[in-house]
Amino acid sequence: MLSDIEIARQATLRPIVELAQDRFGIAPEHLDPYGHYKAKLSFDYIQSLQDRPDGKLILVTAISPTPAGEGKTTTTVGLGDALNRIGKKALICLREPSLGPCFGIKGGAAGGGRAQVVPMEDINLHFTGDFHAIGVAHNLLSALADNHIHHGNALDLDVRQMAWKRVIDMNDRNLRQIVEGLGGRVNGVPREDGFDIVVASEVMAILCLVDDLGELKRQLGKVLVGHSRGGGKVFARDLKAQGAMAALLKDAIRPNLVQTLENNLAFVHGGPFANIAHGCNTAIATKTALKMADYVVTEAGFGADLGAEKFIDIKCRKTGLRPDAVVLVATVRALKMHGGVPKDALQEENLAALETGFANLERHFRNIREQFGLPCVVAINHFVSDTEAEIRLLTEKVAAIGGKALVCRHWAEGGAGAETLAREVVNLVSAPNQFRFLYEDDLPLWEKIKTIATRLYGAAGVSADSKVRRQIEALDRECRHFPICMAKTQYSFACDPELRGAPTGHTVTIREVRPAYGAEFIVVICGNIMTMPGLPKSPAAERIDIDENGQISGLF
Ligand SMILES: Nc1ncnc2c1ncn2[C@@H]1O[C@H](COP(=O)(O)OP(=O)(O)O)[C@@H](O)[C@H]1O
Ligand SMILES: O=COP(=O)(O)O
Ligand SMILES: [Mg+2]
Repeated sequence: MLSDIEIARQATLRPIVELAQDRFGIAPEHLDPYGHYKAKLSFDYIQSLQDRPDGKLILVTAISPTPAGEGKTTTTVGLGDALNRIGKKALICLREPSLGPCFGIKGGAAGGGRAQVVPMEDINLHFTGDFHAIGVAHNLLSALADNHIHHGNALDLDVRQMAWKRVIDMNDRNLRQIVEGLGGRVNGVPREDGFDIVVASEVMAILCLVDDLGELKRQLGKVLVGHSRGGGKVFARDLKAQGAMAALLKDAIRPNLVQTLENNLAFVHGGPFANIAHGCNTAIATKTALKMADYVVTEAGFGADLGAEKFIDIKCRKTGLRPDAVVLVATVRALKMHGGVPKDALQEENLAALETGFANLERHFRNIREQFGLPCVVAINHFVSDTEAEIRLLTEKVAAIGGKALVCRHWAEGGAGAETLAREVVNLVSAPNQFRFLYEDDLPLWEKIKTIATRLYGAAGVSADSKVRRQIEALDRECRHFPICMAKTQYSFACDPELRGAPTGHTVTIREVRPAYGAEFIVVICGNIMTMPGLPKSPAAERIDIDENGQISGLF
């Protein structure tokens, strides 16, 4: 099989303006092309759709993944292509890739095999500049805050209690904790600071949850910068930052359109990770797609304990969106890993490990059905190393818990490999749907965290030191109605990434809480998760190259 980038390069792409007009009747004046194959949609066009009925919304989630990922994005693309192949008017909504994993371990996020969005090099690298704009808007606030301190600090900001770090779209552990402002008076006021990765920025979260520029600016103004020495709060609006920040996001807020290898239109917009942020693409793209198509397939990051939970308890709660069906992506390889097989032996048949690791799928499946009340189908994302016996066993075990598992071959065959899944999803969106949040708005914050930990993660309880407990109690008095954005490892239901399968009785340890007054949720940082990831010993960047003709290799 050719590599992802080789497949993508062989594709015959249609000019995006022509494709959008041909398939959805979008007039050229409503599209700002970024080259021939990427474009941003106009708000005028988005507004013109408001009276249309919504299509059906399908959420693609997954079991707890291996470091490579189990194929949510790939399956979202494959399912979208398959729905179009069986005559349905379908769109997909993906998140934009971050350069962190692109040059780190996981690689890009444009799908894989014959189920990709293209042009994958552009999408995986600078795309339409949204992440750069988000990073600059975020760091402008940092610069304004330090500049305010340098020029007399009228707001009495306490440099030891700053709440706003800087960001960069890169995995760079050396930037987690830094000292800045060195070199004397001309260089500002020395203080400790640090960087998060752009996809963990609250600016990203706000951009992904608002409906328009006005709301974006209002919410940016609410962002907490830090505390004064008198104990008061200092917000972005106190530094008059929100206007300039929103100006920098003038284009980033408009959704991006690209196409799949099978020339089906696709939205790719916004990109928070699901282990350290809420993990969902923008509300603007999802809502717009629902006005344009009869079926919209969208993904939420990592496993259902992270992306799907936050899709429901944060994105749906804030936007009014409701999934009509859920596709739970599972792979034989990941389940064998959950059954104790080391990463370098996942290619070998191992029915016993698959049987044991199945517990991870079962818990995610039961959570989707019983905790969130949603109809769910299991998509077995077929890998060439999967054996007939493994597929048979997995299919039987899903049936034994009342589910249906379909083998999907979209990675190897494109949309044709997911037509069975497409037909099942068309039925599933009309199945009984008792959608519910995991918790109500007025539940105390600590109880919300405990609910997530015990009912989804199988934990016995939650722990935090007295300082964090007091902080949560204070936040509860102030913003109890905010939902929780859990930040924890994607590899386990527990805080310990090595606790595979479906651990029970563990304790979720809260290390830190960060109120996001602009995004209007509380980030709860658990275990050792980092909001600035590091690079592995042998990063993917070492295998990425470009020749004298500008042909990139090694991107995947
Ligand atoms: N069936 C498959 N066979 C081989 N590789 C696959 C398959 N499905 C996905 N991949 C690859 O696995 C990686 C993760 O896929 P992706 O769709 O990004 O997962 P997720 O969105 O769940 O993180 C990508 O490099 C992709 O090309
Ligand atoms: O936030 C993580 O997203 P993926 O699971 O698609 O890598
Ligand atoms: Mg993905």
